[in-house]
Amino acid sequence: MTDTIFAVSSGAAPAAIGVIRISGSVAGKALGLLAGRDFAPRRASLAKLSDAGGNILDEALVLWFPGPNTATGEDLAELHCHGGRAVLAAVQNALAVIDGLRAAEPGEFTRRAFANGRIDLAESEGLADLLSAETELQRAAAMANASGVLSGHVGSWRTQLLVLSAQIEAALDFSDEDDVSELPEGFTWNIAALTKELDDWLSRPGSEKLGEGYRVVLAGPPNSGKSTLFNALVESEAAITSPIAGTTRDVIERPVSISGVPFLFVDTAGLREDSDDEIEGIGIDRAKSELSRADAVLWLGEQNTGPVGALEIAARIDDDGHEPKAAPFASVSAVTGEGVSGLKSALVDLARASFPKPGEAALNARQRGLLSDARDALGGTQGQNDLLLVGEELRRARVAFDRLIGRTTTEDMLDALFGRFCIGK
Ligand SMILES: Nc1nc2c(c(=O)[nH]1)N(C=O)[C@@H](CNc1ccc(C(=O)N[C@@H](CCC(=O)O)C(=O)O)cc1)CN2
Ligand SMILES: Nc1nc2c(ncn2[C@@H]2O[C@H](COP(=O)(O)OP(=O)(O)OP(=O)(O)O)[C@@H](O)[C@H]2O)c(=O)[nH]1
Repeated sequence: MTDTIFAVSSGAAPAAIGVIRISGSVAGKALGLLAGRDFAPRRASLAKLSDAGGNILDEALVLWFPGPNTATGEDLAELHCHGGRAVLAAVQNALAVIDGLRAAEPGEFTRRAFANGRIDLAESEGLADLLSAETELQRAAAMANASGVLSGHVGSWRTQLLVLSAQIEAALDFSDEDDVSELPEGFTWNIAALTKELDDWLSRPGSEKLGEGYRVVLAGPPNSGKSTLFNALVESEAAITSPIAGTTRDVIERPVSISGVPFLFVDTAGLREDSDDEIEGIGIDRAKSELSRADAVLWLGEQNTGPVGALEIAARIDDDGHEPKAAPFASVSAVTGEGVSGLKSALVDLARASFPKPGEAALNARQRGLLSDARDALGGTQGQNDLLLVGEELRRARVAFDRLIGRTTTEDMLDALFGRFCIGK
């Protein structure tokens, strides 16, 4: 029998309310011991909670969810306590001494939901992303996966594959004597349609990019106003600005969300060839390597002197002696704020194209790897006349789909995934 687990599932104490969840076969008994009575299923009830010595620990709102139709698939109790540190400690201590109960590991509730078939692996990954989502775009993509959008597609691809495999099996049964093996009617067409669908998914922006943010590097010669614009974009005095050329030495990064889109802005040392300052020289090398990692470079230097593809920014437009550029991507004064919000919305438009569309399921690296395995296996059936080998490739594709949704898993992989969750999830 598996242990019954408990943990605080709400945020860090002290808080207004602290929710302790108890999942497993002893959850009902534990609830009875603390509250001294039974509870109607799926109803909120107010109850005094006491320890074994009869000391009242808290007055809490109690929920009782008998399994298996629960979030974890097991009997589940929730104690909505007052969220004080000592209250939650006292109730957890009272639970810890009950036979068969122990504190939960990180992600263990969700892992049980997975083990009990309440959610599959792609949905679990979506949940992990949902909990770490900080911007609206991240939330929407994670929610799509958590609610089974990707899983639904994989399920349908898998079913199509099983049908095709069955056709191959049947063809093999008929083609025994004369060694003539012919592909079933429509087979090639069906494989091509499925392949196209997988290619379409593989060409979409991946979900990691959502986590990292769209990387915008500010670059240009010293004193061009990079750090001042950087501070305006990230809305904090993150970088030191000064009239002294060569102020910024190191690379400074700040993540921010603009209109729900995740960005990582990067300020760099001013680029110049004649610096005899060793530290500034290192900063310049770092700035150059940032240029190659950027999703977009904002170039504050003279027109047409920046890296290929850089977005020309006319900066310091309030400042005399600063030449306007012809057809810049944006004209800004970070000091007066003119043009900054226009620049932000232009960047938002640019960045959106690199991200999954709002609410569209996106693939992470693991999922993309498996989908591309499946795609390669389908490709392996093309031009193949040996039905045994065709059947083998189809089996390979099915294994990839099975791994994607977690029909086959490894312990290491599950440890890594559920270890990402916090305690109580
Ligand atoms: N208080 C509380 N809030 C929470 C959770 C929780 O466990 N407790 N959740 C924790 O993740 C999330 C909600 N997820 C849940 C998922 C399934 C079920 C559940 O009981 N499912 C049953 C019955 C469904 C129904 O009544 O329609 C089922 O699927 O069979 C409950 C919560 C977010 N909010
Ligand atoms: N009037 C005006 N001054 C600006 C503007 N932006 C920057 N400055 C001034 O220009 C000087 C240089 O600005 P920084 O932002 O430090 O320039 P930088 O490109 O980061 O310089 P380095 O760190 O040397 O590479 C500072 O004195 C700023 O106050 C602007 O939009 N208008």
